[in-house]
Amino acid sequence: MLKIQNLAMRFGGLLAVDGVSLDVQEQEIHSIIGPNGAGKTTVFNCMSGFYKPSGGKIIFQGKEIQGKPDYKISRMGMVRTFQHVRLFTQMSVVENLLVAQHRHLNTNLLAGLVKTPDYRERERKSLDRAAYWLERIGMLDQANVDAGNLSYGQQRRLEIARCMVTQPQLLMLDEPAAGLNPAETQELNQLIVSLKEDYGVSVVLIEHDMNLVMDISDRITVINQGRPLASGTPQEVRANEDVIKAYLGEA
Ligand SMILES: Nc1ncnc2c1ncn2[C@@H]1O[C@H](COP(=O)(O)OP(=O)(O)OP(=O)(O)O)[C@@H](O)[C@H]1O
Repeated sequence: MLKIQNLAMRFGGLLAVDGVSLDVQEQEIHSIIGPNGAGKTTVFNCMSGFYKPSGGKIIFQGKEIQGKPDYKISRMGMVRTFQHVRLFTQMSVVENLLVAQHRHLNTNLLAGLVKTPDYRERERKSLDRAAYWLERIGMLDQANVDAGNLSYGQQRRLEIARCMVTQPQLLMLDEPAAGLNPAETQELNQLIVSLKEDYGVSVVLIEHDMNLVMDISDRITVINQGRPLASGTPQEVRANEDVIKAYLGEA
């Protein structure tokens, strides 16, 4: 469903991403790993339309999307979370989920002012979806709490719910386990697997927690200093000599 071919991203004299390719299948968890500064987030920023790549192609559902703006890419069904949580902290939990859907649907201002039947129907569906996902992440009783007052683990889960209410086909998660305790990481593990198995979503995951990555990934792509280093199943990647050297700092 997603193919990245020979992606390159240059910042002045620095080639932060150089020749990275990725092939993500339907209903697959595909992780991107690599040492700090390897270029993982830059790949995400190119995929999600935050950066216009200097070279290469990104093809989603048969359409070239490199260089398209982020809102168009998310409306096509590819949505992301960020390394640092980006919720509206002074809005309630449920409001965060409603705003995400408004932005996604490009709601017509006039229809909203007049409250046409069609608008009301969409509002009702948005609220149903928000309630569904709050239940799903175990936070229905926090619906009216300000997002800024949630624990870090809850904020991380809410970010995922905020993506899921827009009904994506592909979800990009940037270090979702960062800052979580072991119990929260375990909950996250189950949630990500369920997104794939129960909702048919493909997940592209950037993560430093190797236990999580090895446990849930169908396939892993390793990048090092912007360049592709290895790709394969968790077993293949774990046994790869180049990967072992890069992680031990010998490469
Ligand atoms: N907007 C930018 N302008 C200039 N350089 C950048 C920019 N974004 C990233 N870089 C550089 O590109 C390289 C790759 O950074 P990137 O954040 O993609 O790495 P990463 O693999 O995600 O790292 P980490 O695991 O630490 O998050 C780094 O050298 C970084 O300093």
